[in-house]
Amino acid sequence: MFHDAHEFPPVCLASGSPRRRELLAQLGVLFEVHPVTLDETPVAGEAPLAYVKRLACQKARIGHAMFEGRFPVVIGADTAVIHKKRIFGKPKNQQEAYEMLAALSGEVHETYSAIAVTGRAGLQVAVSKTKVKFRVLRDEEIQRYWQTGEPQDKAGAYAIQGFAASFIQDIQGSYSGVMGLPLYETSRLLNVQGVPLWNQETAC
Ligand SMILES: Cc1cn([C@H]2C[C@H](O)[C@@H](COP(=O)(O)OP(=O)(O)OP(=O)(O)O)O2)c(=O)[nH]c1=O
Repeated sequence: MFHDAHEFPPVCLASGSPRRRELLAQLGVLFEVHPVTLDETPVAGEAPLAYVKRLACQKARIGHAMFEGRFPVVIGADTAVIHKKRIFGKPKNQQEAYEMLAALSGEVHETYSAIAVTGRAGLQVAVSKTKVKFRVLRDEEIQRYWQTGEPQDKAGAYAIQGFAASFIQDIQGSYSGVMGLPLYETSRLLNVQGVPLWNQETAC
């Protein structure tokens, strides 16, 4: 049994996302980053909720299998933008980013972020859903936004924490969830696994 942050081994964040790293540090968790890779193509007919849960669980399970023993707790996460039942992941190219942003322009969409944590309490998963309302985007604005480099590695081809903040008229839900790691759900699942939070040495 561990009693404080100094006795608890680091958590493994099985993610290559710099946003997830930044957000987890905000909780004051001692952690190491070990990205895992997997095919993120949705299964034919897969519902968005099932899709984000499946990927988050796979990332956590792969991390757990790779480092078993070294990390008692492993975190996996996945974020997708959902518009009219379609799943928007990270755009493969400029054309795909254009199509995503043109579809989101002037509309309300949802962002789903799943977090999965393995540990002594087994595999636990939670999903945060957020409604996001975009203002109307002009064509030339979408083209110019691509040139900023922001859309390339973001679900739905935008970053709420970046220039795309100016696209967002309204949000109902979790800002950290849209950015990639819902901190309310993350802290809850880490508590269940006995992970100490608010360690001031790891906080940004
Ligand atoms: C919608 C949105 C997504 N994103 C990011 C978060 C995620 O990094 C990314 C969604 O892709 P993911 O496949 O969820 O994550 P990833 O490939 O970046 O990292 P890993 O699988 O290794 O954990 O989009 C933002 O940074 N801001 C936003 O506003």
